[in-house]
Amino acid sequence: MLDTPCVIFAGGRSSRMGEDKSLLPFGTFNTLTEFQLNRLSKIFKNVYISCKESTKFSFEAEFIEDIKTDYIYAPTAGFVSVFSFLKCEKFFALSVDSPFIGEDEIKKIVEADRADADATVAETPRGIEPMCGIYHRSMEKKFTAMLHENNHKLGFLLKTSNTIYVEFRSKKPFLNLNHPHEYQEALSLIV
Ligand SMILES: Nc1nc2c(ncn2[C@@H]2O[C@H](COP(=O)(O)OP(=O)(O)OP(=O)(O)O)[C@@H](O)[C@H]2O)c(=O)[nH]1
Ligand SMILES: [Mg+2]
Repeated sequence: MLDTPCVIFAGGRSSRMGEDKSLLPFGTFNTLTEFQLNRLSKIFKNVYISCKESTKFSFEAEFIEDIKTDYIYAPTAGFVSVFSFLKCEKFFALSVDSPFIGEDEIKKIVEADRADADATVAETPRGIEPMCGIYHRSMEKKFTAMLHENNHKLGFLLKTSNTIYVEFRSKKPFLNLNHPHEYQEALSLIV
């Protein structure tokens, strides 16, 4: 089991999906979030869920709600709250809509990480995957500044930080459920 806490980001607007993707049924679970929580709890000792309002979920878990000051929909809001809530030096960020990122990918990233890095994230033939990787506390101030400037470009943040990119040859495990057809594809892959 990994000591680094894992945070599932599940507070987005799901505008492309057309309905809250974190609440979509998945596998044998009532929601994609519970599917993720269940499998990630077998890899990480501690798993948290980053969201706007925990009341949207009808199950028990460790929720970290976004700060209420600006109602901005972007993971940046979640990152700022997570850094303030968790007192740890680093955490593993994963988006709720990537159900196929498994233990092999996670371990490869954890092993590549170094104490002097600001972040260690996955990179696939599609590009960098900012919502799959480790963020260190050295990033906290930058996230706070981004939130205040209403700038949510994680790619730019990573490019201008001491980031380790962990290369993956296949983009398959990184399938993101942004559109309804991707949700249908994912459903067909888990049966
Ligand atoms: N905590 C938190 N998470 C967020 C927020 N906005 C996006 N996320 C999460 O960040 C991850 C990547 O975001 P997207 O895949 O673009 O999801 P989304 O923003 O809900 O979807 P779109 O509206 O279609 O862009 C997803 O897991 C989202 O749940 C937010 O304001 N707060
Ligand atoms: Mg989005």
